[in-house]
Amino acid sequence: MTDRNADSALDRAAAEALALLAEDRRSRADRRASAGEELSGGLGTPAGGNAGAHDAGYDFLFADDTRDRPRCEAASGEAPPGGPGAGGSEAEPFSADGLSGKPHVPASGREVASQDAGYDFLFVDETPVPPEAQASSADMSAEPPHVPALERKAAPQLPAYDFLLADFADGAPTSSQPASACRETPEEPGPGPGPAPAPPGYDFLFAGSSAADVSPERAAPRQEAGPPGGTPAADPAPQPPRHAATPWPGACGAASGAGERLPAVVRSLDGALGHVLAAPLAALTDLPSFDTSAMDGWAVAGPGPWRLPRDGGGVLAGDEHTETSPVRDGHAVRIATGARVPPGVTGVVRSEHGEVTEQGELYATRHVTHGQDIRPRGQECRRGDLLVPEGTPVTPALLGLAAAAGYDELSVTRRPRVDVLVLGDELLREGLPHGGRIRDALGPMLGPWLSALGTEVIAVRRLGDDADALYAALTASDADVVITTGGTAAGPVDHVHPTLRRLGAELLVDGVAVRPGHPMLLARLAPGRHLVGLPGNPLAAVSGLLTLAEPLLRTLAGRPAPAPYRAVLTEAVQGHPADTRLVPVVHRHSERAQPLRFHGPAMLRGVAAADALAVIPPGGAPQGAAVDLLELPWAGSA
Ligand SMILES: Nc1nc2c(c(=O)[nH]1)N[C@H]1C(S)=C(S)[C@@H](COP(=O)(O)OP(=O)(O)OC[C@H]3O[C@@H](n4cnc5c(N)ncnc54)[C@H](O)[C@@H]3O)O[C@H]1N2
Ligand code: MOO
Repeated sequence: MTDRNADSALDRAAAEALALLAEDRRSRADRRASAGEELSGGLGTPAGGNAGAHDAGYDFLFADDTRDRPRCEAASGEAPPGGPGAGGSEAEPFSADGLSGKPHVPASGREVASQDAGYDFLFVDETPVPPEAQASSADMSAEPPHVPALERKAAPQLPAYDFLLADFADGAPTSSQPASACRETPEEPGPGPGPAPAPPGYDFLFAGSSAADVSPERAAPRQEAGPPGGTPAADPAPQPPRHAATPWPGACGAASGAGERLPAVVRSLDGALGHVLAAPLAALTDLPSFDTSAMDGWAVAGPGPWRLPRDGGGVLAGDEHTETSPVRDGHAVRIATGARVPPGVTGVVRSEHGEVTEQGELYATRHVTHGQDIRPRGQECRRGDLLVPEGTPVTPALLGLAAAAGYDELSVTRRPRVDVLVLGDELLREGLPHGGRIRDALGPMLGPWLSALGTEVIAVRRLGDDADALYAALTASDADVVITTGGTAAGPVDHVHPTLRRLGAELLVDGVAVRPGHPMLLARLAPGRHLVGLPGNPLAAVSGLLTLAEPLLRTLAGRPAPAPYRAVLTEAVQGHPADTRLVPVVHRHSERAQPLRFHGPAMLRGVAAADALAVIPPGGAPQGAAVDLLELPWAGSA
């Protein structure tokens, strides 16, 4: 009953890469949120997003137009933006007075340090995000014959997925919809024209709904399972009444507040990817740690022409003796990119910009400025400088920076350890569905998804519908978080609630006012150990993952809340009268979100094409409304 899914290293690596891409995406979104008025509307992510907190730690990196660039340029002896110098010092020579200036060793680390505010050569590129792709209308005639053409008003930004884009004229599917979508329609609302008042019987539109699902009374006590058909009930005792479902924003907040950041651990650079820094990363050395040639050529001292050593000797990267071999005015030595610049050198002449006579004299064919093509010590940072703050996710780039700055290992927050228990006798591990049984869609999905969220997945195990096996697995697990799938409702073999009672677990969230996924739950098994119960319907499980698991895991991992990300709906999305809806959308590199079809609770077709779930408030959202987006881990890779 406890088959293990081997988590291949490849799967994990791919998932980690997805997480990193998402971080990058969030970072870009953050910048757009700061820049665009539509995105700065102050509706933070219900999960507790805090735009300011994220930026604050990076203040020293962000552009500040009030800074005195000319002063900085003067102080550094470097080029103006775009020219040679700190920010782009390997560009063409820029100044006409290089030879007339008094001979002077290029800016040393100390001189550079005196710029203090002169770090604006680091500041981020504020290039506006390119306008969204306004793709031309797709050639609908090119669609496969079995996929009926949609009306042209479906947003054309994603031609390859046109057949997935929501296209509801009145909240009902068009007649051209695939049959599978039509079958789902009575159970779920399609993106519709807006927040229409719920007509009688409206609740039939909603996923898994019964009258109790959508009416205010839906939170009334539900009938608990009697003795389950498949295996004996874990706890046949009378069931306590269910309390009201938690509103969706509150559920996210309860999850993020349920745990505490895990302790710091030390990891080698090799093992730190996917963690979060538990301490600020301060430079352990100046970078560069010595005045460095930026080009292959000649290191020259004073005005030319310059005499070269008769032995033809030069300086290579890694040579140690250069500090003791000064170059006198009027002399030059060959030098390689990355080599330490000897004392007395005032500039580097690139090999393509110099000519050597038969007499061994070097002439520059271009003007040579003071400090030309020399990266001064401390140009990037001084020892002790804050490079990135605590809480920063460890990305490949950060690993490179840490290594450059002298680190062999990093202090990171321990990643949450997660067990996944997939429940359901009907689930097949392979092959085609048959005999009333279906493929397990959640086991293959959750392992990599959880890895992408920065967790260490211990195992994904399939337990069937066996109350005792569930009890035993929960008792034996030493994971920080156990995630179950299925069995959250009150059916005859839904064992999650009875087993939690048997364990004496504390239910922190028992049902959430969100569609799909309302039976999701969060429980404390013991201090520091939690269980997230995801509903079995696959999109409902995704909803639970983003609503309860992700915020909890983020807190445990010490990850900052993602910056609020909002987008404007390309069309109205019908709402639930009382509950939040999470609807798959595409918004690739755009501030416009296109709702997708195939968003029924049992469907993954929409979310597989999506890069976010749009948060649709109770009552719905009209076309043009700005809604919060929950970005999916792969959002940045699309
Ligand atoms: N009387 C009521 N019945 C149901 C209600 C309700 O309020 N009252 N809620 C419905 C809703 S909404 C959902 S969501 C589900 C949640 O049910 P469970 O969490 O107990 O999940 P199961 O019953 O085990 O499975 C539901 C559905 O999903 C399929 N499933 C389960 N696991 C997987 C998997 N790993 N891969 C693919 N599909 C899976 C399963 O076969 C069922 O079809 O309850 C409703 N019922
Ligand atoms: O609506 Mo359930 O919550 O189908 O997923």
